[in-house]
Amino acid sequence: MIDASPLGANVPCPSFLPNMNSLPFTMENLGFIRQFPWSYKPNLTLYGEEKHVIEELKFFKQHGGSSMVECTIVGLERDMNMMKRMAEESGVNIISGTGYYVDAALPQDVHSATQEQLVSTMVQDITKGAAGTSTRCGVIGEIGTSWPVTATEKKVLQATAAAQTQLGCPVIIHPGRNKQAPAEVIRILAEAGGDISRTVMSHLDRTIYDKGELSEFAKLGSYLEWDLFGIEVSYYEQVTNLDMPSDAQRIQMIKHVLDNGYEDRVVIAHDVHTKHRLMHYGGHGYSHILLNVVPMMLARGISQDQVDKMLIHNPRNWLTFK
Ligand SMILES: CC(=O)NCCS(=O)(=O)O
Repeated sequence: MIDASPLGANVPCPSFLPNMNSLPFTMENLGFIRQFPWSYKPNLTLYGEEKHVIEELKFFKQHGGSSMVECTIVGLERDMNMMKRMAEESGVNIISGTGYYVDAALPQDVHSATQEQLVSTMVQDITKGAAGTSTRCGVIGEIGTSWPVTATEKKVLQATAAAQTQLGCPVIIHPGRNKQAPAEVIRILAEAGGDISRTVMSHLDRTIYDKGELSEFAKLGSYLEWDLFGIEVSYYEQVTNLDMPSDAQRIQMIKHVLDNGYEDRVVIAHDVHTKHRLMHYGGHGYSHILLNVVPMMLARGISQDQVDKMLIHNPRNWLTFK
C-alpha cells in the first residue's frame, strides 16, 4: 500500500486539461489517466483500495505468485498493520521495506536526524518491529535518491550501508532520473561499506537506455531490476524528453544482459503504485508478468531456466540474510 503523492508533486496537469484533478475516475477519462498518471492526484494513492488490492493479491496467488516485496517506506505513507492484514487475508507473503524515500518527500525529523539514529531505526524495524508495531521488515528500501543526490539522501545511503553491514540484509535503491545516478549511488554505498552484491538497483527501465551503458553498469555488481512492466505508454511525464520503453523493449534490454552472463543478477517487477494499474481500474494488476510477460520472454529466446532465475532464484538469494 502506498501514497505515491510525491511522484506527482512536480507534475503539472496537461495544458489542454488544466482541471484534470477534478475529473471522476471513469472509463471516459481512462485514456487521459493512462497518458498522465502522475498529474491526476486521485490516481496517486492505493489507500481506500484495500478490498481490490487483496482480491488482486489472491488472483496473483491463484496464478502461481507467492511473495511480494513491498517498498513503501517513510515518505510514502507506510502502514505496517495494513500490510500484515493484506498478507494474512491474501495468503501472499509480503516482504516489507524500511528506510527513506526521496529528499522532497521526507519529514523534517529525517533531515535533522544523525546517521546513527537512522541506522538504529532501520535495524529496529528489521529486528523488532516497524512504526510502533511488532511486524518486522525484511528489506531496506526502496531507498529514494534524486539527481543529483542530496545531502540527506547521502546520509540515508551511508546509514543504509551501515545497517546492511550489521544485519546482512537485502537493500533496494530508487535511483535519480539520470543515467549517471545508479553508478553514483553504488559508489556512495560501496564507500560506506555496503554489500553491492546484495543490493538491487531498481527502475532501470527509465534510467539506462543504452546497451553499452547498461553493460558498464552491470560490471559494478548489483542486481539489475526492470520493474515498470505493464507501463506501455511511451510518454514519461517525469522526464518528458525520454521514451519510456514498452514491455518488448524491456525484454530486449534484459536479454542483452542475460546474453552477457548476468543471469544471476536480473530481477523484475511491476512497481504498482497508482490506481490505474490495478485490474479494478482497467490495469494489468500484479499478475501481468506471470500471465503475459513470461510467454513473451520465452517467445523471444529467453529460456525457462533464465525465467526461473529472474522470478524465483535471484529474488530468493537477494532476500536471504547473510
Ligand atoms: C514508487 C516509485 O518511486 N516508483 C518509481 C516510478 S518512476 O517513474 O520510475 O520514478
